[in-house]
Amino acid sequence: MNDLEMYREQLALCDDKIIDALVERNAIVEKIMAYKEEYGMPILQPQQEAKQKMRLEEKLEDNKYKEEIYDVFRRILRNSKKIQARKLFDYNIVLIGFMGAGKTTISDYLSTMFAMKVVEMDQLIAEREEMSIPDIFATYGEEYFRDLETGLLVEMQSNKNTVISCGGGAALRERNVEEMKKNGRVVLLTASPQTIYERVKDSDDRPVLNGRKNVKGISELMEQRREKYEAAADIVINTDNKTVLQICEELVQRIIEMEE
Ligand SMILES: Nc1ncnc2c1ncn2[C@@H]1O[C@H](COP(=O)(O)OP(=O)(O)O)[C@@H](O)[C@H]1O
Ligand SMILES: O=C(O)C1=C[C@@H](OP(=O)(O)O)[C@@H](O)[C@H](O)C1
Ligand SMILES: [Mg+2]
Repeated sequence: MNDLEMYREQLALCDDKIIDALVERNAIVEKIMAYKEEYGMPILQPQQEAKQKMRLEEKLEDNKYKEEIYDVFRRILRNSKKIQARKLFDYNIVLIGFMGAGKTTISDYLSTMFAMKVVEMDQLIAEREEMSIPDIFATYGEEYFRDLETGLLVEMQSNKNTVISCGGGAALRERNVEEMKKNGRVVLLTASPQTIYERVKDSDDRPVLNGRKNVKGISELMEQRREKYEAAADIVINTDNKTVLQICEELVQRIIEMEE
């Protein structure tokens, strides 16, 4: 055997070791999940992720392949998160609720914590139509827009482990709710009119609130919609005075309870 063949054999042995280590690592990730569930501990522990990162940085400080190894670990972490998400739920999470309830914010955080794909329905529809949502309403009317929402909700049913952040009005159409339910769990985020007002008062991208961007106007529209939102929801989470982490943790725990 010449040197080249020998090196190639050594490389193959290295790959085997990496595979074994990854299998072992993934099994440990599953054990950690099971432990947290059994002892009712928080599933989301971002401080632990930060600790792990620091440990890795220290260990790789003088390593010649530092950047390349970091790159691999970023992927390992991403895949660990996917494994955790799959273990928790094997379907999509559909977020509904009033403007400013936090659908976009919570979707982004869930996506970070569980490496989930996010579909921001309004954004995707606007991209596909090459038109803003207010322009779609003005040009083709609300029915047309709701049909696009329905179509997208049907399309998403072939996905798994995706967070679907619905436009605030999506749950108002019964057919949309039917299609949401086929995607997975529907989570309603709520907040008081005062909280909503505080969250939306400085933004101009919610045409529905034009002319009623005050606590009274928000409260009235919220009352009009309440029944439909509640009828659509599998889980309701109030978000007043809660951090994004607290809300996501509550969401995960409620999903665990539902699956039991
Ligand atoms: N739990 C929260 N605590 C504080 N601010 C929040 C919270 N959730 C959302 N926000 C803020 O409120 C605003 C509206 O949130 P967003 O996620 O866009 O709502 P939605 O998508 O439901 O309309 C954003 O500026 C966001 O940063
Ligand atoms: O509640 C609504 O009717 C709407 C909510 C908006 O989304 P957000 O809830 O993300 O603000 C957007 O779809 C559109 O302005 C209409
Ligand atoms: Mg939004």
